[in-house]
Amino acid sequence: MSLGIPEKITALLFDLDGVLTSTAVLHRKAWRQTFENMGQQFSEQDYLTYVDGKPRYDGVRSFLASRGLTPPEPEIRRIGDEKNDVVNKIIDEEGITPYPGSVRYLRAAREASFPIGVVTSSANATKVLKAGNLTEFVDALVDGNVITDQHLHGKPAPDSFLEGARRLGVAPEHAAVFEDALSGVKAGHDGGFGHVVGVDRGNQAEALKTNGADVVVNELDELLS
Ligand SMILES: O=P(O)(O)OC[C@H]1O[C@@H](O)[C@H](O)[C@@H](O)[C@@H]1O
Repeated sequence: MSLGIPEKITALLFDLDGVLTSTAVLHRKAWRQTFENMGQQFSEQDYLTYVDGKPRYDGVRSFLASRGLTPPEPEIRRIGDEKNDVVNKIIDEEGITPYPGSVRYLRAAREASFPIGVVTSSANATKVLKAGNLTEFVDALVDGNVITDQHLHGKPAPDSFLEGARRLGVAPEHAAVFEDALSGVKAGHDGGFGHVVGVDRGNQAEALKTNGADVVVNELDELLS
Protein backbone atom coordinates (compact mmCIF):
# COMPACT_ATOMS: atom_id res chain seq x y z
CA MET A 1 0.00 0.00 0.00
CA SER A 2 1.28 3.51 -0.82
CA LEU A 3 1.22 6.17 1.94
CA GLY A 4 0.93 8.94 -0.66
CA ILE A 5 4.13 10.75 0.31
CA PRO A 6 7.34 11.45 -1.66
CA GLU A 7 9.85 8.61 -1.99
CA LYS A 8 12.55 10.48 -0.06
CA ILE A 9 10.42 10.30 3.12
CA THR A 10 11.52 7.60 5.57
CA ALA A 11 9.87 8.74 8.85
CA LEU A 12 6.58 10.32 9.92
CA LEU A 13 5.88 13.00 12.53
CA PHE A 14 2.26 13.47 13.56
CA ASP A 15 0.70 16.23 15.59
CA LEU A 16 -1.82 14.77 18.06
CA ASP A 17 -4.81 17.03 18.84
CA GLY A 18 -6.84 17.43 15.65
CA VAL A 19 -4.65 15.07 13.59
CA LEU A 20 -4.82 11.72 15.37
CA THR A 21 -7.57 12.48 17.89
CA SER A 22 -10.54 14.85 17.84
CA THR A 23 -9.25 16.54 21.02
CA ALA A 24 -8.67 19.91 19.31
CA VAL A 25 -12.42 20.41 19.69
CA LEU A 26 -12.19 19.66 23.43
CA HIS A 27 -9.28 22.09 23.84
CA ARG A 28 -11.25 24.77 22.01
CA LYS A 29 -14.24 24.26 24.30
CA ALA A 30 -12.06 24.51 27.41
CA TRP A 31 -10.33 27.66 26.16
CA ARG A 32 -13.67 29.27 25.36
CA GLN A 33 -15.03 28.48 28.80
CA THR A 34 -11.89 29.85 30.49
CA PHE A 35 -11.74 33.09 28.50
CA GLU A 36 -15.48 33.68 28.74
CA ASN A 37 -15.19 33.34 32.53
CA MET A 38 -12.84 36.33 32.28
CA GLY A 39 -15.40 38.27 30.25
CA GLN A 40 -13.62 37.75 26.90
CA GLN A 41 -15.50 36.52 23.82
CA PHE A 42 -13.59 33.66 22.20
CA SER A 43 -14.57 32.50 18.71
CA GLU A 44 -13.52 29.47 16.68
CA GLN A 45 -11.42 31.82 14.57
CA ASP A 46 -9.69 33.12 17.73
CA TYR A 47 -8.79 29.54 18.57
CA LEU A 48 -7.41 28.82 15.10
CA THR A 49 -5.46 32.09 14.88
CA TYR A 50 -4.05 32.56 18.37
CA VAL A 51 -4.12 29.28 20.30
CA ASP A 52 -4.23 26.17 18.09
CA GLY A 53 -1.05 24.10 18.19
CA LYS A 54 0.86 26.34 20.61
CA PRO A 55 2.05 25.41 24.10
CA ARG A 56 -0.45 26.26 26.84
CA TYR A 57 0.93 29.54 28.18
CA ASP A 58 1.88 30.75 24.67
CA GLY A 59 -1.79 30.31 23.76
CA VAL A 60 -2.92 32.42 26.72
CA ARG A 61 -0.36 35.13 25.94
CA SER A 62 -1.13 35.23 22.24
CA PHE A 63 -4.93 35.46 22.61
CA LEU A 64 -4.83 38.10 25.36
CA ALA A 65 -2.29 40.16 23.41
CA SER A 66 -4.77 40.19 20.50
CA ARG A 67 -7.14 41.97 22.89
CA GLY A 68 -4.45 44.42 23.99
CA LEU A 69 -3.97 42.64 27.33
CA THR A 70 -0.52 41.77 28.71
CA PRO A 71 -1.01 40.37 32.23
CA PRO A 72 2.03 39.43 34.33
CA GLU A 73 3.45 35.92 34.01
CA PRO A 74 1.86 34.43 37.16
CA GLU A 75 -1.57 35.48 35.87
CA ILE A 76 -0.83 33.92 32.45
CA ARG A 77 0.01 30.68 34.26
CA ARG A 78 -3.06 30.83 36.47
CA ILE A 79 -5.31 31.18 33.42
CA GLY A 80 -3.52 28.35 31.57
CA ASP A 81 -3.74 26.07 34.59
CA GLU A 82 -7.43 26.84 35.01
CA LYS A 83 -7.98 25.86 31.38
CA ASN A 84 -6.02 22.66 31.98
CA ASP A 85 -8.39 21.65 34.78
CA VAL A 86 -11.34 22.34 32.47
CA VAL A 87 -9.93 20.36 29.53
CA ASN A 88 -9.07 17.38 31.73
CA LYS A 89 -12.60 17.34 33.10
CA ILE A 90 -14.00 17.45 29.54
CA ILE A 91 -11.63 14.64 28.43
CA ASP A 92 -12.69 12.49 31.38
CA GLU A 93 -16.38 13.11 30.64
CA GLU A 94 -16.32 12.82 26.84
CA GLY A 95 -13.47 10.34 26.30
CA ILE A 96 -10.96 10.26 23.48
CA THR A 97 -11.92 9.49 19.90
CA PRO A 98 -9.14 8.81 17.42
CA TYR A 99 -10.04 9.67 13.82
CA PRO A 100 -10.71 6.32 12.06
CA GLY A 101 -8.91 7.57 8.91
CA SER A 102 -5.85 8.42 11.02
CA VAL A 103 -5.81 4.99 12.69
CA ARG A 104 -6.01 3.41 9.24
CA TYR A 105 -3.06 5.54 8.14
CA LEU A 106 -1.02 4.68 11.25
CA ARG A 107 -1.65 0.96 10.64
CA ALA A 108 -0.50 1.28 7.03
CA ALA A 109 2.61 3.20 8.17
CA ARG A 110 3.38 0.48 10.72
CA GLU A 111 2.95 -2.25 8.10
CA ALA A 112 5.34 -0.35 5.83
CA SER A 113 7.85 -0.14 8.77
CA PHE A 114 8.00 3.68 8.92
CA PRO A 115 9.25 5.04 12.26
CA ILE A 116 6.51 7.17 13.81
CA GLY A 117 6.86 10.20 16.08
CA VAL A 118 4.18 12.24 17.77
CA VAL A 119 5.04 15.92 18.21
CA THR A 120 2.52 17.91 20.20
CA SER A 121 2.53 21.02 22.34
CA SER A 122 0.18 19.35 24.78
CA ALA A 123 1.41 18.22 28.18
CA ASN A 124 -1.57 15.84 28.30
CA ALA A 125 -0.38 13.72 25.36
CA THR A 126 0.47 10.53 27.25
CA LYS A 127 -3.01 10.40 28.75
CA VAL A 128 -4.68 11.14 25.39
CA LEU A 129 -2.60 8.55 23.49
CA LYS A 130 -3.37 5.92 26.11
CA ALA A 131 -7.09 6.67 26.23
CA GLY A 132 -7.19 6.57 22.42
CA ASN A 133 -5.31 3.23 22.29
CA LEU A 134 -2.62 4.82 20.16
CA THR A 135 0.46 4.25 22.32
CA GLU A 136 1.54 1.18 20.32
CA PHE A 137 2.05 3.36 17.24
CA VAL A 138 4.46 5.83 18.87
CA ASP A 139 8.22 5.30 18.58
CA ALA A 140 9.10 8.80 19.83
CA LEU A 141 7.05 11.38 21.71
CA VAL A 142 7.86 15.07 21.97
CA ASP A 143 5.14 16.69 24.07
CA GLY A 144 4.55 19.81 26.14
CA ASN A 145 6.62 18.36 29.00
CA VAL A 146 9.63 17.72 26.77
CA ILE A 147 9.28 21.22 25.32
CA THR A 148 9.37 22.70 28.84
CA ASP A 149 12.15 20.44 30.17
CA GLN A 150 14.43 21.01 27.18
CA HIS A 151 13.57 24.74 26.92
CA LEU A 152 12.45 24.29 23.30
CA HIS A 153 10.55 27.01 21.50
CA GLY A 154 6.98 25.86 20.90
CA LYS A 155 5.21 25.81 17.51
CA PRO A 156 5.25 27.86 15.26
CA ALA A 157 9.00 27.44 15.92
CA PRO A 158 10.26 24.20 14.34
CA ASP A 159 12.18 23.04 17.45
CA SER A 160 9.72 20.36 18.65
CA PHE A 161 9.54 18.74 15.20
CA LEU A 162 13.33 18.90 14.88
CA GLU A 163 13.59 17.12 18.24
CA GLY A 164 11.11 14.49 16.99
CA ALA A 165 13.23 13.88 13.87
CA ARG A 166 16.36 13.68 16.01
CA ARG A 167 14.74 11.09 18.25
CA LEU A 168 13.79 8.99 15.22
CA GLY A 169 17.33 9.36 13.87
CA VAL A 170 16.26 10.96 10.60
CA ALA A 171 17.19 14.23 8.88
CA PRO A 172 14.27 16.68 8.56
CA GLU A 173 14.32 16.51 4.76
CA HIS A 174 13.51 12.79 5.02
CA ALA A 175 10.62 13.24 7.46
CA ALA A 176 7.00 14.18 6.78
CA VAL A 177 4.98 16.39 9.13
CA PHE A 178 1.20 15.96 9.55
CA GLU A 179 -0.50 19.00 11.08
CA ASP A 180 -3.92 20.60 11.43
CA ALA A 181 -2.77 23.88 13.04
CA LEU A 182 -1.45 26.90 11.18
CA SER A 183 1.34 27.18 13.76
CA GLY A 184 2.17 23.51 13.09
CA VAL A 185 2.42 23.62 9.29
CA LYS A 186 4.56 26.74 9.66
CA ALA A 187 6.86 24.82 12.03
CA GLY A 188 7.10 21.97 9.51
CA HIS A 189 7.85 24.33 6.66
CA ASP A 190 10.37 26.46 8.55
CA GLY A 191 12.15 23.33 9.87
CA GLY A 192 12.96 22.24 6.31
CA PHE A 193 10.90 19.05 6.52
CA GLY A 194 10.64 16.97 3.35
CA HIS A 195 6.86 17.02 3.16
CA VAL A 196 4.19 18.89 5.11
CA VAL A 197 0.66 17.50 5.07
CA GLY A 198 -2.01 19.94 6.24
CA VAL A 199 -5.11 18.32 7.74
CA ASP A 200 -8.14 20.54 7.32
CA ARG A 201 -10.64 19.89 10.09
CA GLY A 202 -12.53 23.12 9.55
CA ASN A 203 -12.42 25.52 6.72
CA GLN A 204 -8.81 26.54 6.47
CA ALA A 205 -7.32 24.62 3.53
CA GLU A 206 -6.04 27.82 1.93
CA ALA A 207 -4.56 29.13 5.18
CA LEU A 208 -2.81 25.78 5.76
CA LYS A 209 -1.23 26.08 2.31
CA THR A 210 -0.22 29.71 2.83
CA ASN A 211 1.44 28.77 6.12
CA GLY A 212 3.49 25.96 4.62
CA ALA A 213 1.47 22.81 3.80
CA ASP A 214 2.55 21.04 0.59
CA VAL A 215 -0.79 19.25 0.34
CA VAL A 216 -4.04 19.48 2.30
CA VAL A 217 -6.40 16.60 3.07
CA ASN A 218 -9.53 16.24 5.17
CA GLU A 219 -8.69 12.73 6.38
CA LEU A 220 -5.28 11.03 6.44
CA ASP A 221 -6.52 7.88 4.71
CA GLU A 222 -7.27 9.93 1.58
CA LEU A 223 -3.53 9.59 0.98
CA LEU A 224 -3.59 5.78 0.93
CA SER A 225 -3.75 3.91 -2.37
O1 LIG B 1 -2.74 22.48 27.77
P1 LIG B 1 -2.11 21.37 27.04
O2 LIG B 1 -2.88 20.06 27.08
O3 LIG B 1 -0.69 21.18 27.45
O4 LIG B 1 -2.13 21.70 25.50
C1 LIG B 1 -1.53 22.83 24.89
C2 LIG B 1 -2.02 22.96 23.47
O5 LIG B 1 -1.79 21.72 22.78
C3 LIG B 1 -2.08 21.74 21.40
O6 LIG B 1 -1.86 20.46 20.87
C4 LIG B 1 -3.51 22.14 21.13
O7 LIG B 1 -3.66 22.36 19.74
C5 LIG B 1 -3.88 23.41 21.89
O8 LIG B 1 -5.25 23.64 21.81
C6 LIG B 1 -3.50 23.29 23.34
O9 LIG B 1 -3.79 24.51 24.01
